Amino acid sequence: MVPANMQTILDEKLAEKLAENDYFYIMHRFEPATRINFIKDMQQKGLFTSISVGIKEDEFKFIDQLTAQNLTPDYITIDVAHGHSDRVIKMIKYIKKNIPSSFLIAGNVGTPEAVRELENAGADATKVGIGPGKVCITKLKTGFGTGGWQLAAIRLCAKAASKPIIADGGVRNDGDIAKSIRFGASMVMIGSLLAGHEESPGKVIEKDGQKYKAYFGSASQYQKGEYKNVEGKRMLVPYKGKIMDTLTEMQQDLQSSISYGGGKDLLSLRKVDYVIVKNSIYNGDVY
Ligand SMILES: NC(=O)C1=CN([C@@H]2O[C@H](COP(=O)(O)OP(=O)(O)OC[C@H]3O[C@@H](n4cnc5c(N)ncnc54)[C@H](OP(=O)(O)O)[C@@H]3O)[C@@H](O)[C@H]2O)C=CC1
Ligand SMILES: Nc1nc2c(ncn2[C@@H]2O[C@H](COP(=O)(O)O)[C@@H](O)[C@H]2O)c(=O)[nH]1
Repeated sequence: MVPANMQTILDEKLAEKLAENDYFYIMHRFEPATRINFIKDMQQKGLFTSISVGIKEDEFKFIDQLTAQNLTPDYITIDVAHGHSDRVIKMIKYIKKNIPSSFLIAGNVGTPEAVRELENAGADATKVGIGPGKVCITKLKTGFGTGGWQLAAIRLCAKAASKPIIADGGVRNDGDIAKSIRFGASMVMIGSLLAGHEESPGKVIEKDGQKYKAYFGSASQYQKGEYKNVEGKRMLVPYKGKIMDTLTEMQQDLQSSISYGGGKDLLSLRKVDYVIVKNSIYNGDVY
C-alpha cells in the first residue's frame, strides 16, 4: 500500500516517517523546486528516495539537473492524467537513458494496450486507474475512465502486464486492498482513506463542532490555482488521528483477508475464488 502522491496526502515530513518505518512512499511533484533538496536530505539520512515527475519541457530539464548532479532517486514516478501518450513514452525513454538505475513507475493508464506500451518503452511498473478517485470528476467531464469498474480494469491490465501494476484509486474500505491484489495488483495507491490524519498536510478545519481536513484532487482548481482543464474537486474529510494507527489497521485487515482466503501469504489471495455482486464503489459521481 502506498499513499497517493498528492499535496493533501503527503509532505516531506510524512515521507520521512514512512520511509523510516519501512513503508513505501512516492513524493508528489507539486513543489517542483524542492525536489533536489528533498533527495539530498533523504540520502543524508540514509533513507530511500522516491519522487514524481510530469512530462512538460521543464521536467526534461529537471532530469538533466539530476544527471548533472549525479543524483539517482531510487524510484521515479511519472504522474500524469493520461499515461497512454507519446509524451509519457518520450519521458520514460529519457529517464531510462539518463538515469537507468532508478526504478521507473509510469501512469496512469486503464487498458492492457497501454500497460504493454509503457512496459515496452522501459517502465518497470505501471499505475492503473483513470478516474476512480474519490475527488475525481474525470468520468463526468470526459466520459472516460475506469471509475465504477476499477477492479475489472486491474484484472484486464494485470493479465497483459509482464511487470508489477499498482492499482490507483477507488479504495473505499480496507477490504478493497485484498480485492485489488486478488485481481493482479502488486501494490495499491490510496488517497481518501489516508487523508485527514494528524500528519496529513493542511490545517484542521472546525465545522459545526466537528474536525476535518481538506482533500483535493491534483487536477482540481485548488491544486492548479486556476479553473482550466479541471478534473478534480475538493472535499472535507473527518479528522482521523494518527496515520500509523490507520496503517496498522489496514495491515491487520489484510492479514485477516489472507486468513479468510485460506492462505498464509499475500500472493495466496490471487487464488481465491469469488462471486460478483452489485457495484458498491462510491466515487466522484456522488456530489
Ligand atoms: N488518475 C486519474 O484519473 C487522474 C489523475 N489526475 C492527476 O492530476 C494531476 C495533473 O495531471 P495532468 O493534467 O496530466 O498534469 P500536467 O498538468 O503536468 O499536464 C501534463 C500534460 O498533459 C496534458 N493533459 C492534461 N490532461 C490531459 C488529458 N486528459 N489528455 C491529454 N493530455 C492531457 C496537459 O495539458 P495542459 O498543458 O494544456 O494542461 C499537459 O500538457 C496529476 O497528478 C494526475 O495524476 C488528473 C486527472 C485524472
Ligand atoms: N481524475 C482525477 N483523479 C485524481 C485527481 N487527483 C488525484 N487523482 C487520483 O485519485 C487517486 C486517489 O484516489 P482515492 O480514491 O484513493 O482517493 C490518486 O492517486 C490519483 O490517481 C484529480 O484531480 N482528478
